[in-house]
Amino acid sequence: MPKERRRSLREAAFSRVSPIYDGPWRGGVGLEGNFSSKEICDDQTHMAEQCSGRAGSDVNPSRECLVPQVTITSDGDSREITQEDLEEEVNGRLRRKLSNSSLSSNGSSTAYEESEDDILSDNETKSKGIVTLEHLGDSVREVTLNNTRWKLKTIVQCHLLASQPKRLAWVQLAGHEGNFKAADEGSILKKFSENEKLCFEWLKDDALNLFVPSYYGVVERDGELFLKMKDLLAGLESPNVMDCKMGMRTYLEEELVLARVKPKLRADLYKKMVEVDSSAPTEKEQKQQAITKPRYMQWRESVSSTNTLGFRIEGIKRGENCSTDFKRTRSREDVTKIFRDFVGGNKNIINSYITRLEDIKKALKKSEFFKKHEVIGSSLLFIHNQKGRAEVWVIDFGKTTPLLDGQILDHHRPWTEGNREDGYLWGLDNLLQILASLARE
Ligand SMILES: O=P(O)(O)O[C@H]1[C@H](O)[C@@H](OP(=O)(O)O)[C@H](OP(=O)(O)O)[C@@H](OP(=O)(O)O)[C@H]1O
Ligand SMILES: Nc1ncnc2c1ncn2[C@@H]1O[C@H](COP(=O)(O)OP(=O)(O)O)[C@@H](O)[C@H]1O
Repeated sequence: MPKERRRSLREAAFSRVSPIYDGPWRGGVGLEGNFSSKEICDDQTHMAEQCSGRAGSDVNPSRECLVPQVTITSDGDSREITQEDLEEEVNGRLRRKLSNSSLSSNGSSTAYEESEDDILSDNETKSKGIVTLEHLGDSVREVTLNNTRWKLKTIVQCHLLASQPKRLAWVQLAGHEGNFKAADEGSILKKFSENEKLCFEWLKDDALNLFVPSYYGVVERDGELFLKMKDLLAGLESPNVMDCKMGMRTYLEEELVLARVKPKLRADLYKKMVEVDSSAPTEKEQKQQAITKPRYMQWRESVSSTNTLGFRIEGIKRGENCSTDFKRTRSREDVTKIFRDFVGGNKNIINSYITRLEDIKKALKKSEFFKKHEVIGSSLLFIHNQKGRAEVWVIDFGKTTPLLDGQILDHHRPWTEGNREDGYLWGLDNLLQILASLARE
């Protein structure tokens, strides 16, 4: 959604004459482990207050411990886009819009440069959201809630429906706000990125394909392009979900180069840094009140388990509760504890996850795609339900970039600038060891 439109919707949502929120707030249940139920209750009360105070009187402020269920509606018909259409669009006026990712089609950073000011000025688009997709209904309203403790800025869209909407248990645990829309049942739309599209196309004939959400092509909705893919949560009642971002590095080498050649100071990233640790910025950074993106990304890697284990936990949904408060989860012990809580100590689920990860590892070792790509910012999405169904999927290829002709990675060696190693397999081995230790308990 264009920034201007998002802002005006937010303004409308916060104005007293704005539409009334009567969206799908739900009662929360207790949390274990890294989740603090008190914190979440406080947050939700705060959010409920915000909502009731600003968005109208239909909110039920008496319900405590409410979980904000962010709803994205299937708000229009989408049409399939052919390659021809796409070339026309890419070369035409939509080109700028297609640069949703910081990558251009060949994996270079031209789009980043083009959109630099845009990126720098809009930290709102980069915050994470927790999203429930709903189908049905055509009346869509938006309310913005700012949950200060979770550091989430979330756009809430809610229906005004006479009947109970059919709820799909969909949650966005990480990534960019507003990146997903509901599609036909069983599928979702993710904002178009040429880079990710090329990855999906390559993956179609690759050994890894079995572990990647099925890809259904490019579609257009309301003048915007999307990648249509399988909704991995479709048909699952109240699934538990965890997003683990893989690799020992989370930014592209070219971002580092760019920051050296043309350093861009970002106040939004400085703000995100001090929200986690006010003592993290150097004196100089404090004066500037801004940092570069690689500085932020490297700091994020060092305070989380990215540097120590080659992966980090980005977000978890357990029951009806979600948390993305794992930025400082760093040690093997802490990560193990969070996994233990996530599976509720269920050995069958742990063993299913181990089997699935071992299958993924075998597929990665066979995969031509994996050999020939630097895999940055990709996640493993863990999903299990009460019936013991447990799956892991490889998602997010927005920053996965092809290597130069003939170059291959082993994904295990340490990274030194220029070798483009990402540490994906090192992270996967650590993940497997952690799950194995839980299986032995
Ligand atoms: O997770 P937090 O601490 O919020 O930091 C985010 C993530 O690292 C994003 O990576 P990912 O998409 O892999 O989650 C990244 O997006 P990019 O994909 O654009 O690198 C954001 O960069 P900016 O979008 O530049 O702010 C950065 O601010
Ligand atoms: N195919 C899918 N099915 C279900 N959930 C998904 C799917 N793809 C992504 N998600 C959810 O959206 C979140 C962000 O996805 P991701 O592709 O990483 O977005 P971004 O490119 O904005 O970082 C994931 O953590 C997960 O919760």
